[in-house]
Amino acid sequence: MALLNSSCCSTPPPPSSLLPFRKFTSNSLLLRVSALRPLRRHSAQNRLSLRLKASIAVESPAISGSDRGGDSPKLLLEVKDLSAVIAESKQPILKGVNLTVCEGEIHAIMGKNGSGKSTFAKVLVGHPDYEVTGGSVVFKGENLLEMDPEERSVAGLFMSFQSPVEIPGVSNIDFLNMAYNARRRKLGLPELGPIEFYGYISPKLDIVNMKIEFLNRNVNEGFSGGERKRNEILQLAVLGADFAILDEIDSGLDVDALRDVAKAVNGLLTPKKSVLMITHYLRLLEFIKPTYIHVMEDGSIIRTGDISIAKVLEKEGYKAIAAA
Ligand SMILES: Nc1ncnc2c1ncn2[C@@H]1O[C@H](COP(=O)(O)OP(=O)(O)OP(=O)(O)O)[C@@H](O)[C@H]1O
Repeated sequence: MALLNSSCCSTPPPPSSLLPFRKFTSNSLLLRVSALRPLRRHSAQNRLSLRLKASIAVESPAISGSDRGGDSPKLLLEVKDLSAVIAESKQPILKGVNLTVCEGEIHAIMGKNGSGKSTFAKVLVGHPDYEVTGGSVVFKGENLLEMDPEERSVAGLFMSFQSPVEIPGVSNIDFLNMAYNARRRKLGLPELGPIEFYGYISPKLDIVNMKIEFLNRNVNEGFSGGERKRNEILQLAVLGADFAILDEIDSGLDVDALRDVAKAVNGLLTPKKSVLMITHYLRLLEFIKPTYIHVMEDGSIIRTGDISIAKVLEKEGYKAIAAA
């Protein structure tokens, strides 16, 4: 098995200034329902007439950014010695996580239940349930820990949650239109009205193989597990992201749905975009081929290597990869 250290870029990382950590007092996730304004509805027929065709690139890039671009890969995210506690109880969960991600790389984190994988992902997006107690996170040369969750999102970070929430009374299309416009406002771009947005979102439905009817349904309300996962990837396709964190997008998916979701993720990848997947299963990694696999145990990354790690885990379990 090839074991590597978790540093992957040849370019030296920029110095990270360890500024005071900020406690997030509100969950100002980009998709703030309270900010919703009523958007005009359009008939399914109108929507269909606006529908554009998209070509879906499905190739899975199993190679690093450096292999694709020719130039040396650019550092995207650098996590050093990150520790975090549960905000309420002060229970330590992350205990010195180190991870370096370059543009175009696909990283996967595996690990036993309760080892801290989702917590790590949520700390990266600024979830208010956790308090960072040490270490640093630099994203595109900026101190990520100084940004509020919305700023992180605008900076290009996206997280698909393990259990996507329902938002009763808010249709998917209104929700996505609002979220997309919030992003555009932050970027100083004009907002898209419902018709323009419909033209923008329609081809993306093809990417995730979702029926148009899902746009008019309330966000995740009554969605099956697989439909929720597809909807998460639709959000990613709409909002775009330089760094997407996908927390167990494979859970609860049947084989065809897994293939669809993986195809959609692969279709969204470019040599500059990076992904961090959290998964328990080799099957996802056979569809979305990772550059690196990391194993997390008790709040830190104890091993980094290639796909062979996942194969060993599948065959022999975590005892084969226990911390030395
Ligand atoms: N908000 C919270 N309140 C209480 N305990 C929490 C909270 N968040 C995380 N934990 C605890 O922290 C530990 C790590 O949880 P986390 O969800 O990060 O694990 P995981 O590696 O993603 O697990 P799984 O593979 O089961 O999804 C668990 O023991 C969990 O119960």
